[in-house]
Amino acid sequence: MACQLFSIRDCPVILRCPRSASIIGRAFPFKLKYLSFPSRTRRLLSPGPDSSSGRRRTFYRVESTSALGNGKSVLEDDSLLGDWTNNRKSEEMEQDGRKSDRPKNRARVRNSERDSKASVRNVASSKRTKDIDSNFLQAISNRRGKRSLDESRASGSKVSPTKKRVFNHLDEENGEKERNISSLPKNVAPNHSGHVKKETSDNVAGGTLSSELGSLSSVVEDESYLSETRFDHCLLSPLSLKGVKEAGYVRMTLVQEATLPLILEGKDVLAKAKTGTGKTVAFLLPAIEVISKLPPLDHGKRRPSINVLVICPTRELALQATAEANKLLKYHPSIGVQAVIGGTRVTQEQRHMQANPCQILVATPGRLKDHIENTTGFVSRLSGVKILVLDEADRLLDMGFRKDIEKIIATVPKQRQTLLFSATVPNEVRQICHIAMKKDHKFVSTVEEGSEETHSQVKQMYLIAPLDKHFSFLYNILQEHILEDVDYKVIVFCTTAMVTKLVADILTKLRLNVREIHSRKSQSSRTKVSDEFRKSKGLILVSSDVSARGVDYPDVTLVIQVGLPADREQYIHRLGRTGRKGKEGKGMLILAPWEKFFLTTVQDLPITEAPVPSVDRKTTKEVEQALELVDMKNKESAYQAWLGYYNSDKKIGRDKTKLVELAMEFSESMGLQHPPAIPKLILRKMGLHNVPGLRAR
Ligand SMILES: Nc1ncnc2c1ncn2[C@@H]1O[C@H](COP(=O)(O)OP(=O)(O)OP(=O)(O)O)[C@@H](O)[C@H]1O
Repeated sequence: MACQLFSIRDCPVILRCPRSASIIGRAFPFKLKYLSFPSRTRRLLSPGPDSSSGRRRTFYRVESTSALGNGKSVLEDDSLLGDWTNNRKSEEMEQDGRKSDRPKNRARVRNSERDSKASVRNVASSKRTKDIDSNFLQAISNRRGKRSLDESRASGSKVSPTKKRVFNHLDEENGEKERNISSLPKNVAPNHSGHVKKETSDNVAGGTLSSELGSLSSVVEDESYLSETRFDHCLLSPLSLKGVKEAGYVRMTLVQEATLPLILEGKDVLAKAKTGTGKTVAFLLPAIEVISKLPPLDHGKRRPSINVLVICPTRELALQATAEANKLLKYHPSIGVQAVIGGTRVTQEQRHMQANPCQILVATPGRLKDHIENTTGFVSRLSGVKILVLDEADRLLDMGFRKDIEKIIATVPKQRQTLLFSATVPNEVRQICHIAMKKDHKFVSTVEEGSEETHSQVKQMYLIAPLDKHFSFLYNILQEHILEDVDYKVIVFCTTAMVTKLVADILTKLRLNVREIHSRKSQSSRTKVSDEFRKSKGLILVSSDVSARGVDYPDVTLVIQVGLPADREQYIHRLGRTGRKGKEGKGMLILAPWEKFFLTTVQDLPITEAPVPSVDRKTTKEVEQALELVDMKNKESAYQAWLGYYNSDKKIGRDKTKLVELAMEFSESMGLQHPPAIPKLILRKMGLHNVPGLRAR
């Protein structure tokens, strides 16, 4: 498969990657009672190696990705790039009569060898600066707040960027995976190499996790997710430009810069870019451009065509993409966007689609299928689709959604453009993306080869503790974090909807400011909570995986994941709710000792072990009392859901006897002496009837 790296100078439309910029990180802790983590990082961009030109150099990867591996790289041809920019430029001049110089395009092809050398250099330099970091942090460990940051900057201390590293019954449209199950690992301790440190008696001595993670500053932002290309240099239609400006976007993000020319050229694109780096605008903006150039064929037609179909795996994400489209469409009065999602009234959606312009339809797969099967004239409207977008493509193409997606793909025209976007593109997705895309599609990645898929400004830690300690440790971490950051905004991810409910209940009883969101909530409650959390500070959102992907809550300070994430990708997406748009963030993964095997899947990520927190007697007592106050029904439901979730895990669900023992631990962690009884039918469905230790009813 052809793979090229490009360095493109003096080109107003092509993406830049951060490697070329020399980046100076500044770490800053608000509170470092216990530790030595760089808690705050500032990365300053400066001209890269070709600074003589005063421009940063751009590197990115475009692979010609024939599914059969025999395609050709698109941008190998400078002239193609030049043609695109020149065409766009003349179009713009025609549209608004502005004078414009013909852009100079000089593209230089770099090979992947150079890229990987650069990655190695990054890692090496990150290692060198580690010591400097801890000295620096030690020196300012007693200072807090912005004052400390200012002082540290004033002192001229140079610190590196935070160390660089990184059943299937699907409850559809809620992003939660209820999983089938399997083997309890004989030896749960992974062979930690790379960044995942082994647990030792030395490094797990008591400490305060929040301090370990450090504090954040809302003023610290890393701009390396942005390119140097301004939207107003990009020859977009004047109406789109007005919308972009009003949305507050000035420069394109890397993924926007990389994909815009390809999409406008009509290519199918599979794009991978880190979380929170503007993928939604990356597909919406060119889609709007395409629609705005379509002839107004549909005027007066009873059922006008849908031209762009965007599919999202969760309702929240679909609503968010719709809101983003509305922002961009502000000055395109004749183009309309609508969402069709589960949990709302189908008839209302039908009326809405009939009465209002709907060239862009954003949908969750189940509801879309419903409209395909039951809404009169809907299929004929879909025959106008020019662009199909799969947001969170890897999720949509996995087994849970695959059938629905295949049906939808069969309904839209073959002659269309397809765009697949995600922060994670596992190899399997590369293998199967031909289901949706043309063979000669382009693969664009703004994640440097050899670098992590997570953000370096997000501090990642894991904590291994027995289940009966999880609630008190969670409470402890939250208390510490709240004390340190008045603007705290935390998401606590739990394994299932009912476990989410339980954890939210416990934390509420502990008088923390908590909201819960999961599939068992009504859609109106989900939307209300989601909107509130988006706007708020000083709030904890306890969530199932409905919030794991794509949801853009600004300024999340900490993401805590309790229990085994569904997979590596889900870990990355959940973590990606913090550290968005270059902001700093922190992540904590809490696992039981028998869940430790998960760490092998993320050993290439910069995740380090946290010390076991020292929880005092008072905290333990408070948690016990809170547990006593939680409704027994919620505990029963959580127990059953917990059992179902781990039963579906390939490793843990394999040994049913051991699984039931672990479920007993979970039941005890809720303060129960006996595990709750489970309906016989459900036990049978889970393949757990007659397993000793379970109570049937
Ligand atoms: N060019 C831009 N300049 C500044 N902000 C931008 C730009 N483009 C998008 N944004 C903002 O960046 C934030 C993140 O965008 P978005 O949610 O699309 O990220 P994403 O890459 O899709 O993340 P995820 O992988 O989690 O889905 C949003 O608040 C969006 O409004």
